[in-house]
This record gives sequence, structure tokens and C-alpha cells, in this order.
Amino acid sequence: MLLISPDGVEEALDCAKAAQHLDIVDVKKPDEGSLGANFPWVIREIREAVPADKPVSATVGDVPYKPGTVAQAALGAVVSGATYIKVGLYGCTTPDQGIDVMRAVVRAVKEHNPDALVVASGYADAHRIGCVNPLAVPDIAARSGADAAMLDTAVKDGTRLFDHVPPDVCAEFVRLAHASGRLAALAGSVRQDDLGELTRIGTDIVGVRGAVCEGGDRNAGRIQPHLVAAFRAEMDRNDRERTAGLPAAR
Ligand SMILES: O=C[C@H](O)COP(=O)(O)O
Repeated sequence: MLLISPDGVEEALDCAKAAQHLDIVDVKKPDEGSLGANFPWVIREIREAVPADKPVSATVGDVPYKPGTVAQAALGAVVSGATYIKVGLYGCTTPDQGIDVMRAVVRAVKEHNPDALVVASGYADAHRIGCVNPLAVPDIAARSGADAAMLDTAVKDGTRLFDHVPPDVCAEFVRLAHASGRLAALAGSVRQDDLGELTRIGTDIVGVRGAVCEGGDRNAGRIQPHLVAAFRAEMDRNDRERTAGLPAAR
């Protein structure tokens, strides 16, 4: 699945123009961090702006180790219409802390909407910010009852997912997530030429912003529907090659 992250209502409308090429519209506020949380009314407006058959995801933030605070924020996201709730475990330094936060989020979200999916996100560049190790995230997801384990990059300085977590370690991340029946989502300045590896290792959800913004610039550039279409075409091409048993393009 292809998850695209607009930064507000205007870009979400551009995503709506490319709706047939994407699977999930992910609401975030990049100026508040890699998984910065947007306002509840923005989530609501975006839910209204994109076709009803496209799920809306919302990030709850690069969160501290404060399970109560984070559970309330997650409830705000699901009440506002998001059905994928993503939590960035920024302030969790141990797996147990991650599990505490995610258990609270899972309860808050599922009591409101049992069908909503909860995503536990770690950071590929965890070593730069001192949070839990990327390979601990699938177990955090499993033990908390979350539906998916994800990696993104915390610092958007041009370094990319595979700069911090090489493909063979991402493959182990995916394997661990699948072993406990979770989805595996990967992001972090992913580009079209990463899709061969991401497809080969069985990634369920690829998260993208910069690669579908004009000039590849996630901050100054705007999401372009034709870049979403091109990214999707490349994803589908890799998927077809994998299905046919051919080596995926790099
Ligand atoms: O969830 C996905 C992120 O927004 C990815 O953003 P990026 O491709 O600019 O790193």
C-alpha cells in the first residue's frame, strides 16, 4: 500500500486528485516534527476532502513517554475521523516504555472504533535521538496489540531509511512484524529507486512525502498528483516483477 503524507487540507486536495494512485492519506504537521500531529479540525476536513473509500491516517506526534497524554491525543485523532493512528515513540528509551505507551493508545483507540488500526512507529535513526532500537518496534507492536510496526526517520536532513537501517535489517524488521501477524510499514525519504528492495523484502505500507513533492523537497515543495501517479506506477511495476518471480528492479 502507498501512504502519502500531505501537510494540510490544500495538499490533501491534491492527494484527492491522485486518489486512484494511493491507498492511505496520512495527516501530519511536518513543522512539528517527523510525525508531528496536526489539529483535530484539519484531520476532520481532510477526512471530508478525500474519497470515502480512502482511509485517513493521522500521526499523534513524536511523543514523550507519557502514556496518558498520548492516549488522549490518539483518541482525538480517531474521534476526528482517522482510521490509522500512528504514534512516533520518540521519547521511549526502552521497549517496556514503548509497550506502556502503545497499550494505552490501543485501548483508547479501539474503545472508540474497534476497526481503527494502530501503528507503532520507531525511527530508523534512533541512534541520533536516543529512542528505542528499530528492531524492538515489531515486538512493541505485538505485545501492545497494535496492528502495524513502522519505521520513519526522525531527522529530515536528507539522510534516508537505508542510510540508517540497511535493506537486510529492514528485511528482518518486516520478518519480525509478519511473524506476529502485524503489518510492516517503512518510510524515511524513500525514493522510487528504493522500491525494488522495499518490494523484495515484503513491505506492506510504503510511506512517502518528499519523493512526491515538487523538486523532491518535503518542506518547500508541494505534493504533485503526477508524481504520486509516477511513484505508484513504479511500485506496481516492482510488484508485478516480484509476483512474476523476476528479480525486482533497484
Ligand atoms: O509517513 C511518511 C513520511 O511522511 C515520509 O516523509 P518523507 O518521504 O519526506 O521522509
